[in-house]
Amino acid sequence: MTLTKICGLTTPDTLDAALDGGAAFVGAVVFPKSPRHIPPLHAATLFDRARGRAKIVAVLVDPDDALLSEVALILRPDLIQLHGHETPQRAAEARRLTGAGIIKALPIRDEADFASVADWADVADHLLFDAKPPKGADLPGGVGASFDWTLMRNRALPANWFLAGGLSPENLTEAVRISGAPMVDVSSGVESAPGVKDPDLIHAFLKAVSRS
Ligand SMILES: O=C(O)c1ccccc1NCC(=O)[C@H](O)[C@H](O)COP(=O)(O)O
Repeated sequence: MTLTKICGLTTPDTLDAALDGGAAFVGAVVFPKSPRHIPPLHAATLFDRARGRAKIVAVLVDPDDALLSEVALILRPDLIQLHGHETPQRAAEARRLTGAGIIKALPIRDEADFASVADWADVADHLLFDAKPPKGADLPGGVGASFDWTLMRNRALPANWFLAGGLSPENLTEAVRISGAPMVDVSSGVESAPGVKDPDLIHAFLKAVSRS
């Protein structure tokens, strides 16, 4: 069964759509530049209903110790997704500081972008392969860009992994068929406008996953 993470949730109705539809992971983006940014205190109130139903993921970009501690104390995520330029050493520190598991996002455009994969074997619970954002993009993730899914075929990977980047209810089946992804992640493909999640699109995405 393919597991799903719905990322960048900010409202009760869209979080409920993800939980009721069977998402295994729900993501809170704590990054002020993002249209999906949710402050830790707000995220803690919202995501409390998800505890025990899905893994709560805090998505952070090159977080300093203060932010890691604040997020750990207030939101208490199951996992921290590191979506910046973090090294394996920094990820190990993040794990120690927060007690949370680690998802490391790796930006992919071509074969060379897999060179660092083995370095993550000891520290990442999951790798998340996302498209490299187009030049000039303001955000490192959540930009709706996809990469060549055939790059994932027959690849030995040290940790269970997510396919991310430009997924939608329309292309999900093809993406899983081509890539062989055991887990998928979506953000802008289930939005009606940047940062505005749509419960119907979330349901449609999760339905497509269940059929894939
Ligand atoms: O979603 C954001 O705004 C974001 C901002 C900064 C870092 C990461 C971010 N999102 C991370 C995700 O896990 C997204 O779901 C992933 O990049 C895929 O996004 P999309 O292509 O829009 O489905």
